[in-house]
Amino acid sequence: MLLSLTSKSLIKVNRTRVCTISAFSKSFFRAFGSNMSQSLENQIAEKTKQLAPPLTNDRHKGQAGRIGVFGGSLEFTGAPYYSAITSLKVGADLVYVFCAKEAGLVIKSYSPELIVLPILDQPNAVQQIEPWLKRLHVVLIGPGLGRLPSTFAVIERIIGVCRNKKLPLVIDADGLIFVSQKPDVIKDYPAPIVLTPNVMEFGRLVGQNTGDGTKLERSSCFLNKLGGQVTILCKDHEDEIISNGKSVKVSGGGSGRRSGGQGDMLGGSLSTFLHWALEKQVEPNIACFAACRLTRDCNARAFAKQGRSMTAVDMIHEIHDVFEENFELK
Ligand SMILES: NC(=O)C1=CN([C@@H]2O[C@H](COP(=O)(O)OP(=O)(O)OC[C@H]3O[C@@H](n4cnc5c(N)ncnc54)[C@H](O)[C@@H]3O)[C@@H](O)[C@H]2O)[C@@H](O)CC1
Ligand SMILES: Nc1ncnc2c1ncn2[C@@H]1O[C@H](COP(=O)(O)OP(=O)(O)OP(=O)(O)O)[C@@H](O)[C@H]1O
Repeated sequence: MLLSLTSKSLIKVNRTRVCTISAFSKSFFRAFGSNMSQSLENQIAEKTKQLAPPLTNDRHKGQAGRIGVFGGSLEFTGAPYYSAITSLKVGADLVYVFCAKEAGLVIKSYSPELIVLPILDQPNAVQQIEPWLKRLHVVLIGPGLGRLPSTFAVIERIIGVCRNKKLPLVIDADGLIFVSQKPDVIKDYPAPIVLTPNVMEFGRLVGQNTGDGTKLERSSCFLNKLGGQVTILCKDHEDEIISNGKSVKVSGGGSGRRSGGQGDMLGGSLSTFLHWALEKQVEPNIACFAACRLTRDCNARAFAKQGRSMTAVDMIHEIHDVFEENFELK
């Protein structure tokens, strides 16, 4: 059974189609131990509203989030940009992009707001990056990273340093390819990790021969072997958030348009929401839910204006309004 969040959550996607912005499965409510007699929708919406820190003058730069994005290669400069700018526009104070040398100037030219360190493929990359890691609250690995063995070797060592520092991780795109090849790299990781596969990446991650069961069933063996605090956020026509043997579905919003970069936005927003959640000892699932909601609603709003010509940049322009609608305490 699916429930819509609020009457306010109905938006017009185009002249003929109206869709609910927020809908939740019963399993979601069970996962969060909700009392069925209460207004369940409001309870969950309130949890995501509690994530954002207050906008007061006594907070210093950096407190709202210092996020590291590991990605950006000769081929892919857009993906790390989409992630990083989304992380910043959702509300992180500082975002650092660690990329290959060829990608550095290109990403810098997209945005003066991002701190871009083109050192990922340089000699002594890990030694150069290590001092930066201690500033970070959350590390996002993968958007536009590429799949070179030399890059994966650096990422393996970076994850080792993050492990020692107990840094929360979000792993997406090419980062998931690496984890699929070497899952032990995140085994018994001492801090929360969120993996954000699309349909293809999910199959690679949990194994193509894990059957026709639900995503929850298909991922259980993989998650049991990993141990630690791993959440899988499966991106699809309905997103599904899997952790602790439970599953949460997020639907509504979205559109018929699947232009590249939407998943990168999700990874970037999740990194900021995850920092806020962990700071307040809120479960990572709530951060995942917020990131799905934000991405899907940005998609719906941008599509309503741009239709077929909508791209990720149009979605980025919608972040403020979607944030106001869903995540600000009124
Ligand atoms: N402007 C950019 O720089 C962009 C770079 N990107 C980067 O490009 C690299 C490769 O990413 P890809 O996503 O192409 O990864 P893959 O090379 O693994 O390709 C995924 C494939 O799965 C297919 N697929 C996705 N969802 C599906 C579904 N529901 N059913 C059936 N097939 C489905 C896609 O059509 C695609 O062919 C990553 O590093 C990524 O971050 C992308 O994020 C897009 C934007
Ligand atoms: N069929 C669909 N209908 C509506 N929304 C969808 C659909 N498929 C994916 N989404 C949403 O689009 C967002 C990105 O998912 P997608 O599968 O495009 O990720 P991706 O392939 O990693 O993206 P990227 O192009 O950034 O690499 C997610 O928030 C997801 O919920």
